[in-house]
Amino acid sequence: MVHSTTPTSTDTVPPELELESRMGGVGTETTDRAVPVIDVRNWELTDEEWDAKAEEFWDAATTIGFFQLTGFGITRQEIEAQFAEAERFFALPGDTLATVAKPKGRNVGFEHRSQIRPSTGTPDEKESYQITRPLMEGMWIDEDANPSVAGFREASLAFEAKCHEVAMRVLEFFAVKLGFPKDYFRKVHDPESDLHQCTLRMIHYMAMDARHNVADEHGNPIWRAGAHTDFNLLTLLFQTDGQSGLQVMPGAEAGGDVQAWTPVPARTDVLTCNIGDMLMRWSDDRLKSNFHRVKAADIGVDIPERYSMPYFAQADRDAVIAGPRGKYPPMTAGEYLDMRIQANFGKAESGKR
Ligand SMILES: O=C(O)CCC(=O)C(=O)O
Ligand SMILES: [Fe+2]
Repeated sequence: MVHSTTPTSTDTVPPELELESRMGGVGTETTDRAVPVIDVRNWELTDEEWDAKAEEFWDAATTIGFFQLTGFGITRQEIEAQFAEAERFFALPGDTLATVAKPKGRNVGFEHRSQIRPSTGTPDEKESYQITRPLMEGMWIDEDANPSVAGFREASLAFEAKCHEVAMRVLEFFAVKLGFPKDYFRKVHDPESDLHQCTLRMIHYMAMDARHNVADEHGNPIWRAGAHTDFNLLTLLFQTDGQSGLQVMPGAEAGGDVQAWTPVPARTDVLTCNIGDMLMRWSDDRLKSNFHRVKAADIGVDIPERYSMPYFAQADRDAVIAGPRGKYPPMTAGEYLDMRIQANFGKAESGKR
């Protein structure tokens, strides 16, 4: 995938978007590619082991762009507890959820069937709630008035902090392999900064009954999440046992005629990770941000609900994205994000946080 060489222009369509708009078809499924599994042993690694892990991360990220972690330092109990928080949250009445509605152009708050992907042109069949630390004013549910979610804010922020630490540790491998200091990416993902942009998202894909689970006029299913790449540096995706649907496709093949998608079975104790567009640009396109989507199983059957939780590590708005080889002109993470949001979602969404 080629990135725009006119990064500050908001009138041109970035190649990522042009490609994404051709990704809406069903395609085929393949289990031929493997998503590598990397065990980081609770981060207790000798220097030699760390160097060997760095090679494993680099191999995965320069090829399929997806990898899975085990032993990453967040327990199954902690993950299940946060999924339970998410379930209680989405069970709140609609008018209560509307008190924390997502403002346009900001990755924060609650949205319901509102995210339209350029690949599909239809809203994703899901609802979500996003936490971005500096943007939370007025974005928390009143827990006194809604005791079913008592403790949600504290638990979610604690979980978010754990995700942040995992993401920063993974980014250390890429920093060193790219020739930067080990803490290079950590320094530009500062949770204390007003310009911090990392986001924890809880997603609820609603159940569908067979009568509503129908194909459109092109034979396409209703998409839970249409095909896309992520805008950020690194995504950590928590899934829950048996609630599958995620499929991935390496970018190099995405432009071809046959689009073959690889399912990533859902497991609570495995953390699925992918490279995003910002890290692809920051690595002069060596690390691959790849297409993925969430497909409800077959058309015409009842589909159970599904929960997932991605954590998006996204550099602070004032961080300057400049690859070591200088392939692209430097631009800030804020400018980059505005460009992508503008291209994907139109003028109304850009220029705001
Ligand atoms: O829910 C999932 O499995 C994937 C979600 C995703 O790709 C996203 O929110 O960017
Ligand atoms: Fe994604």
